[in-house]
Amino acid sequence: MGIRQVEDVKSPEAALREEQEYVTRVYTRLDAERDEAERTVREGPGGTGGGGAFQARLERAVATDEAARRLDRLTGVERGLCFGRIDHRRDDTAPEGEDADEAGPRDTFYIGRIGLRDEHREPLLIDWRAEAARPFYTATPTSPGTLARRRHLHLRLRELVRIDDEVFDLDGLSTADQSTIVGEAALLATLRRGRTGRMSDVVATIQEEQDQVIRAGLPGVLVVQGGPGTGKTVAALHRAAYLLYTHREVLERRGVLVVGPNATFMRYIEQVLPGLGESDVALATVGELFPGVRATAAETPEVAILKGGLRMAGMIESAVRDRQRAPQEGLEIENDGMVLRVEPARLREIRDRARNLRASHNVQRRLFVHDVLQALAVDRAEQYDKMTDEPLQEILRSGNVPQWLQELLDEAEDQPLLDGTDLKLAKEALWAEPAVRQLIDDLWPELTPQQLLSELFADAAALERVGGAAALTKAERADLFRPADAEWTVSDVPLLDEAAELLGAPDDAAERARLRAAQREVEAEEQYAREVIESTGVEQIGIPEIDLLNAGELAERHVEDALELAERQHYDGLRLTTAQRAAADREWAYGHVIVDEAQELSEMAWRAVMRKVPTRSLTVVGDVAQTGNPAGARSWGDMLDRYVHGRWREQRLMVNYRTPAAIMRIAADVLAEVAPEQTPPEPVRDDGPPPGVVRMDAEGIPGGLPALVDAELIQITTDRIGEGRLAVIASAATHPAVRAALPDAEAGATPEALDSPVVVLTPEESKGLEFDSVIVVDPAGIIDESPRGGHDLYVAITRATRRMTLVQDGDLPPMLSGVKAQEEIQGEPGAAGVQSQSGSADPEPSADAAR
Ligand SMILES: Nc1ncnc2c1ncn2[C@@H]1O[C@H](COP(=O)(O)OP(=O)(O)OP(=O)(O)O)[C@@H](O)[C@H]1O
Repeated sequence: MGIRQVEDVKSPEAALREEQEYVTRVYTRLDAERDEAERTVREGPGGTGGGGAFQARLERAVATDEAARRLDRLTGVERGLCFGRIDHRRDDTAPEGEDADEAGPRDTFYIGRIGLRDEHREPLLIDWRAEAARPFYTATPTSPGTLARRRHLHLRLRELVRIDDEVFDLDGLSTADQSTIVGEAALLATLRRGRTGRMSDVVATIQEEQDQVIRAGLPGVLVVQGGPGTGKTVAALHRAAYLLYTHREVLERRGVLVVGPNATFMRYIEQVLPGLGESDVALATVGELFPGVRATAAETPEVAILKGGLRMAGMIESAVRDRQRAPQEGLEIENDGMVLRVEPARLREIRDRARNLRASHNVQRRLFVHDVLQALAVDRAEQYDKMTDEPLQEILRSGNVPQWLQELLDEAEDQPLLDGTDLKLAKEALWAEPAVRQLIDDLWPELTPQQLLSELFADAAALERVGGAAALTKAERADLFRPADAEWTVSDVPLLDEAAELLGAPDDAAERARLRAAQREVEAEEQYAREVIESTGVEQIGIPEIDLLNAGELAERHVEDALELAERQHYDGLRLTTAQRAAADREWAYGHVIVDEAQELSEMAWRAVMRKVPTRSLTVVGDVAQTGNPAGARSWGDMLDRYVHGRWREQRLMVNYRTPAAIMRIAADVLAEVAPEQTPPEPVRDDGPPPGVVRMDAEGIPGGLPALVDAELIQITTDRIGEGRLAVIASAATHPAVRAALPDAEAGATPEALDSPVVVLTPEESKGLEFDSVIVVDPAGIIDESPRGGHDLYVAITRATRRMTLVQDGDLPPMLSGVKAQEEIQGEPGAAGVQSQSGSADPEPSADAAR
């Protein structure tokens, strides 16, 4: 590691001026492309003069849609559009590969968020994802490849404010270029910025180990394991953008899904992809994976563990079978003055025949309904037959049988009791009887996943039956019991998905018929329009002008109708982006799925996620040392092997870009306790004061908290940081008191929390987020409350980018003893309520770990 800083600045102003000119050219081009896209969108499919052949207008509709997408992309990339430049050694030619042509045979390339060409189609800006841009990310002082220099361009709006150079080969630069070397390490400058409450992209400073993650191939499962702050999230999001760029054909159609831990986190990262020119990626928490259900309720860790475990799959399967009944007494119903019956053995046969059909419950039900109705219809026919048979038998016994009757009897001998038409009519008549329907519904109801689960959880007897079959203990069955109208929890969502898989869609025959009819209507209109146009061509038929006019109008009208219908359909489809359509469709198969904080997913959640990506093209991002969910992962193999049988590859990120070294030393002690097998990541930053400790007051409530928060806010908003964010991460026990002490602070994992300068969170809610200053209240309580010991504490103390303070009643837990040691080193007495944290200016950051 170690970036070579070049201080030999000869003419920074000249370099700035020159580069500003180029940057201005790039923005002018962006504006021109935006204007063009905007015009196409404004004009719409009917824009350029109206009329025209059907095909041409449809093509224009598609072009409009494409322009709308492009406009979206061009709009997102305004900030920091052009951020880099690479100069290859003068004796080297442009890199080979698919983009070499795009780059042209030159030795200087400008790198940006998207690719742009000038009015002569010459490349002006190389997309950061293109192969030609790769040296920008991979060159290091020890292996610079063909690069002589990497230059970072720092923009404020459209103005170039600074240039940072890393020179790999001074001799490889021209004399003119040698005189324009300026700069400071771009990475550290980026890291030292104050936090804004939103994650920003790091496209200008991606590091080599991250670049490998980002550009890894699409197929298969890539696990990115890395400690806190190693850029897992940010690398995963850049990977989404990279994959969409390199495999746009497939992924734009099938979509990319990013699964994250909670709604606050999703909001935290939502700006990153649009900033990289991608606005079409679906973002969802596990609680949002089932369309139409919002998981709002909380539940105890015991129930979350239970619902997250694989036994639930067996339980749901039993729950579905439990709704397919064949009572011991068989079936009996009064109808039309008779009692119709299906005998127990026959009913069981019917149920088993339906179960054996390789289909879902709701589809099997159709066969069940059919067979039961048939059995009832036959029973009715037999009873009628018997009724008429009695007087007939008497006549036969009398021996006085008229000739016509004998003939009828002979004829009927070979006839079935009911022919096809009779049977159909009889079944329809029975199905029209509400009592019959009710009876069949009781035996084999049509079910939605929501019905199945809410009715199961509210039915102690059913839980008893079903839970027993899935080897649930009595206590576990009791844990699942709850009222039928209870709100859904996050761990219910994978269960709903599991149920949906077994139940299948409700019988939507009517809806399907409607859709088919609508489709036929469009096709017929199109066909007719074509025929009319073909048959009314002036050259083709010499009919009187008046007729021609009528035919032309007629054709025009039908073309309009067909187009309107087609365009409506087209737009109904396209107005929704791929991401939106995918999010509304439970069965959507994504082209790639990225799971962030993946260690938090339960076994049942993995089943739901895997269903969404049948190709098993996934990026799994997380840190098993941060697993807070007791139903979450302890090792990647545990979770993934059953789906891909060991065929997953792991990439480790080892550098921490967030947490300063002083805080990381404390975190390393905690890690040694909670996950000794994990290596703490190496911090890049060395710029914050050591963590401090503050004692709680006598009531166990941090009465001095507001003052501490105010002091911290002053620290982080002055001293070259500007904007700043602070989080108070508290144990559940102290949470209410902390909230009461800080009435103006936002609390909880709400999206608004990110916009507030001060937010109160639980360790769980802070997952994936970061703040300039973090105050951890009651670390001992956090350890005690955490189902997995110190894992939650590890998360809490690694959220700070700059300053951390611990607030504790009494002694700190032994794993935090390093904090005291620092107190002693500093020689500042830690009087009650007085922090030991230094407010002095930061030492100069070191770049040593940056590469
Ligand atoms: N190459 C980089 N250039 C600049 N900043 C970076 C780089 N890599 C990571 N960062 C910054 O480091 C911080 C941590 O990144 P990120 O949140 O992606 O880490 P993480 O591994 O997901 O952390 P955690 O596991 O704690 O959630 C972010 O502010 C991110 O912008």
